[in-house]
Amino acid sequence: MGKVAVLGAGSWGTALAIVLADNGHEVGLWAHRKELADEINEKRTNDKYLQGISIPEQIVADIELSAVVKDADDIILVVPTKAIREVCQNLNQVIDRKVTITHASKGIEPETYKRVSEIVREEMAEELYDDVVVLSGPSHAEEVSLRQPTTVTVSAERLEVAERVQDLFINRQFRVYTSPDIVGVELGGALKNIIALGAGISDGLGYGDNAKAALITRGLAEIARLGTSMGANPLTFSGLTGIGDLIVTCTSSHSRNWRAGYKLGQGHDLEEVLEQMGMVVEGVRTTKAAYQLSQTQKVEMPITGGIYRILFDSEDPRDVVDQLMTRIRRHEMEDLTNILDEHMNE
Ligand SMILES: NC(=O)C1=CN([C@@H]2O[C@H](COP(=O)(O)OP(=O)(O)OC[C@H]3O[C@@H](n4cnc5c(N)ncnc54)[C@H](OP(=O)(O)O)[C@@H]3O)[C@@H](O)[C@H]2O)C=CC1
Ligand SMILES: O=C(CO)COP(=O)(O)O
Repeated sequence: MGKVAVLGAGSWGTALAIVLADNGHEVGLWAHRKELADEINEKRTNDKYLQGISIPEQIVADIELSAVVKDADDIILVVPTKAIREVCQNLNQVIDRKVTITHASKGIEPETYKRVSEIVREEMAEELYDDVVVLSGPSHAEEVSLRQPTTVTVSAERLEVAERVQDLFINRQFRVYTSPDIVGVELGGALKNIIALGAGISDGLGYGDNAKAALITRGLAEIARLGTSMGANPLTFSGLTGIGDLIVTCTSSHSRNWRAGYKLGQGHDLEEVLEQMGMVVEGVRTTKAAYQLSQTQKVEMPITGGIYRILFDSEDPRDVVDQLMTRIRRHEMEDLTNILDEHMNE
């Protein structure tokens, strides 16, 4: 088994490093701070990001990027989306061979509207990598690190590359599927965070399961609407990286997006909520990106628009719910049938 470099020692990077170590790989784990690298190497814990989990000996943490990527054919990028550009620029200076880059980050960049794989391709020197692969799906780090049954999808342009990454990660508790739809897989993973914020807001307001089910279902409709306008296969949104990830994020208190939304629904201020969280809440930046995208693509995204106004215009969440509930009357399946018709006629 070869060495794999995991860049990002937060919750998800550490959990994925554990999966790789369980599969017999030597793992280099790049941490952002020396205290965290020392804690992982000396105490075998990462208490801030994965409480109570014992980290296998095959995982060696370091803050030196060059040491972590040395001798690794595979690099797994798991930093927050806002750090992807900077990490790729630094990677260009230290990679000593052609690598495969897999990313597991779930976001879209505001202003550029780029997906993470697009940012990676933009920043990385072409001769240093052969492919950019995406790993996404319903997978809370807390449960993966406890070896609880989890399913994810990896997507790459070439099936053989997706299958190689599938081989790296798959085991009895961590089942990995493949998909050729990079756009759909990335957009599903990023956009569900907006709806998870909404689900948290709804719970924080004291609304019930009916409202949650409505948000998940109508949220999926607008995710598919935007995703399809950007070239995704609409069927991808009915899979693990679409409805699967929406369910897990909108219904679980493990989700940082749900937790942030819950506090907002209870009336707390966004800045205060993010400060208290101490972990990345990707949905906030992605809401901005998706809202801008919905305007430029002329795609109707009423829930995303409402969450944008709660986050960035301090609009009262109850007023937003009222506006959503009193929109013009519609046929439920109108946009789904339009999307499928368009796709079938291509
Ligand atoms: N947690 C989960 O269950 C899942 C998360 N994801 C995705 O994985 C990605 C990473 O999330 P996750 O691990 O949960 O995040 P966490 O908040 O748990 O950890 C973030 C990590 O990134 C580091 N970091 C912050 N800023 C930078 C920077 N500028 N450069 C380098 N490193 C930085 C942090 O270091 P420091 O401690 O110094 O701040 C920390 O180690 C996100 O896109 C998320 O959506 C996907 C699936 C599941
Ligand atoms: O993406 C996730 C689970 O699939 C984790 O979601 P949060 O970032 O909201 O914790």
